[in-house]
Amino acid sequence: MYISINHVTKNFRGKPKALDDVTIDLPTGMIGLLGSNGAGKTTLMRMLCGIIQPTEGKVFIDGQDLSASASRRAVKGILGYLPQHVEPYPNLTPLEFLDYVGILKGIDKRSARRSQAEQLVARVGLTDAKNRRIGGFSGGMRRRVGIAQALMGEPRLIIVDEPTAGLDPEERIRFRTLLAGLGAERTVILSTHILDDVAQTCPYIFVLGHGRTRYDGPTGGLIEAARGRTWLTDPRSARLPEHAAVVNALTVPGGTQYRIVTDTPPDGAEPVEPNLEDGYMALTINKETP
Ligand SMILES: Nc1ncnc2c1ncn2[C@@H]1O[C@H](COP(=O)(O)OP(=O)(O)OP(=O)(O)O)[C@@H](O)[C@H]1O
Repeated sequence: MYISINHVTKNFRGKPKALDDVTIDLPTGMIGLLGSNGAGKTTLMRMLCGIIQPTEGKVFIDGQDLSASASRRAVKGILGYLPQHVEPYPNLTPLEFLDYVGILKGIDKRSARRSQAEQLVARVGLTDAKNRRIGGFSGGMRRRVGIAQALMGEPRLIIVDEPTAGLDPEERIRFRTLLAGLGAERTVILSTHILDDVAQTCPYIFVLGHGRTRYDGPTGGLIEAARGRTWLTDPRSARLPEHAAVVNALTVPGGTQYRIVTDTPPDGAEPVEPNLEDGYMALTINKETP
């Protein structure tokens, strides 16, 4: 799977550019798509799905230029999309819903739809609930039905928009493990605000900020961007430097200890090993942001 995004810009009337001259080649495997609210992540994912088109620039998937409608149709055949807000029909069971999705995806043979649906409910851990109505499911179970529908038709490209938001920790870990298992054989683009999910599953990251590329490369590279710039402050000192990004704060005996990313640490601060949160925050103190 080869995805190439070339100088893509997207304008929505009366708004700042949702995407502003984005160029990137995405590798096969599990890719984390990060960025603050309104950064352009959903716009980019909808573009990759062929739902919306760039104002300028081009998107290629496996060499197919998505500006041609024939290419968009071809790509739909290899695509599974789990949008941010998807509510599977509450009156259907998972098997009935997957059968319906299979029809929409053009799987004509009933027996083929049935066997794929059975395999997928097992894969997402819903075998015991496969004949129960979705309306009675928990949020996590509904998300699992959502990912199962995205996997109908055995897509090679899977795009998921904030799939773990609102899930309890157990269900979140289960869900991201499921996604990581898929990324071994396919390209999975995971958009999320939960950096830990990305740190645990995505070897490659793409970060958007105000519609522009902020980082594009291995996850380890973003962590390295915070090396030598991540500090724990002395709890006795109240002063924080002006250009510090605060990653977290902990109340400890004697005051508050801040974890900060900065090039100018305050007196008494101790350097610490950076993680992905620190790397992400390091981008915010690089001052090229508009
Ligand atoms: N259909 C649309 N019509 C008008 N403006 C839009 C439309 N879709 C997105 N936008 C605008 O484009 C910008 C980027 O939005 P987008 O939803 O892509 O961001 P995002 O990174 O997915 O944000 P979030 O993390 O909040 O989901 C925002 O300013 C948004 O208001």
